[in-house]
Amino acid sequence: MATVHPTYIIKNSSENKLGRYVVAGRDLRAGEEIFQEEIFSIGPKSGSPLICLGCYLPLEELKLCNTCKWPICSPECSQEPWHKNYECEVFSQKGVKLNEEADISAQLECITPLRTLIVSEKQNEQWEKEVSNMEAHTEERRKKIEWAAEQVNVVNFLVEACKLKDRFNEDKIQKICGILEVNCFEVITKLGISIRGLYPRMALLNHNCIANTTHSVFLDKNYRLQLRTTVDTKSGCELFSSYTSSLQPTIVRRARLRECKYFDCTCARCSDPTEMGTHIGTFKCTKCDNGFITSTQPLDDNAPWKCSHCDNGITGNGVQRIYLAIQEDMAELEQMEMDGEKLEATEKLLRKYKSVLHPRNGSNVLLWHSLSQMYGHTEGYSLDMLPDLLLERKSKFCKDLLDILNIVEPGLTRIRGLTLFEYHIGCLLYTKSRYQHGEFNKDALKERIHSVVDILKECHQILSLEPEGTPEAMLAASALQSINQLIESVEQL
Ligand SMILES: C[S@@+](CC[C@H](N)C(=O)[O-])C[C@H]1O[C@@H](n2cnc3c(N)ncnc32)[C@H](O)[C@@H]1O
Repeated sequence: MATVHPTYIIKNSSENKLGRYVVAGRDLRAGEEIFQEEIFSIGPKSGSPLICLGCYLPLEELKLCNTCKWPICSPECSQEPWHKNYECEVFSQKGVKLNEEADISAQLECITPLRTLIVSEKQNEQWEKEVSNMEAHTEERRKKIEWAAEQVNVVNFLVEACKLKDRFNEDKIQKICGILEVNCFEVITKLGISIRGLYPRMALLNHNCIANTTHSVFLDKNYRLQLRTTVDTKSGCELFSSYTSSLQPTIVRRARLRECKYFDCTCARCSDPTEMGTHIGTFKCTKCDNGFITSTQPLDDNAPWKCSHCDNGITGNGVQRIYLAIQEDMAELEQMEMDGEKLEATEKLLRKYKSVLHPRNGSNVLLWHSLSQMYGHTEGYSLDMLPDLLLERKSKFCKDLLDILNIVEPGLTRIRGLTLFEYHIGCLLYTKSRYQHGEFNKDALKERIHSVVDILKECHQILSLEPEGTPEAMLAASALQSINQLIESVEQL
């Protein structure tokens, strides 16, 4: 009988610098499942605002669980297992109520560590084998100011206020805080809220700024996770996830990885001043016509940046300040309601960056991404109101974004699927309008509709990999319906 090779193998790096890592156990096709895994623990992220501990929705005014007197928005939410069987049981038994006068965010810091501590007892064997030895970077974390805050808000609170000293020792609590910080992945709830989840096997994957895997969470199956390849992967190749946003420039990604994951990324993308030719971090020279400014040594944040054509340059420090200012602009935009005003503010920011950033700088690409989604779905800019010029603009944002994604997030990724869906809308409506204006004949129309069908087929291939009931899976169904309608319409032409 032929041997069936596993989809993945866990390895240990010999010099132990990278710790454990995961490789493909056999040749894997793009989109193939690598494994599924149950969640170990879940809960609010660090620094969470006031939220319901059942559904995680932000609360404008404080509402309390009848049993434990901690934030809960409704009787149904108080019955959510991850609340009821964890902090609710402890707080109500110990009579520890939320202090409404004190900093609520600081008090919520203990929730996910407490849930994890309780799971470590309930699933002790898994804790011992798979979780207790996860990377926690305790020594590096001890030097940070957050350590002292965690000591007060989590360790002292659980040990002293909740009187759990005999159940959980202080070192274990601090270790869990580290394990959560280093290993958790973002989980988006049904209501679109971002929380964190710990998946011990998934967390064995090391980071690369160009990943070859993606994961989905089955919200209806107690947050079960599925890991998949995004590109064809040869047996023995390392499987990577990305711990950062692929559209951020190297200097921002590396700072984030250093701050939260305690390592300096030296991947091929980080080492290349042009970020694999994408120019996601590049500036435009303000002193000459054709020059672009890139880092002389991208793995050194303090190295000077130089123009390709003249002697102009920026210090490493100057570049960091520019990116901080850009992050502030972006955060301001993020706060805005999703309406026509936000769309116009996004276009304005794009104009503001025109003279200083490379046309394909990641900040521009992030704005294209927002605009590609907003045109057609925003008040004042609905699809039936978009003139051809704006339909063309929407399509161009999508196309340019797809070209960048090909390099930094290649293969069957969610962002690619969603962008393809928007791309098909722009192309189809523009094509129909131009045909009605007599710009081309029936044969050319048929050919263009076939191209839209190809876009939709790729979109369907990607988004149909997502769990049933998710917005992505619904778009996949809608893509399939449109494919059939378009093919029928071409036949009738
Ligand atoms: C989620 S864990 C990954 C699994 C880890 N290698 C282990 O043995 O537990 C994240 C940690 O792995 C290490 N790591 C992951 N990717 C890395 C990379 N590209 N370069 C250096 N260290 C990396 C860092 O120590 C990081 O904090």
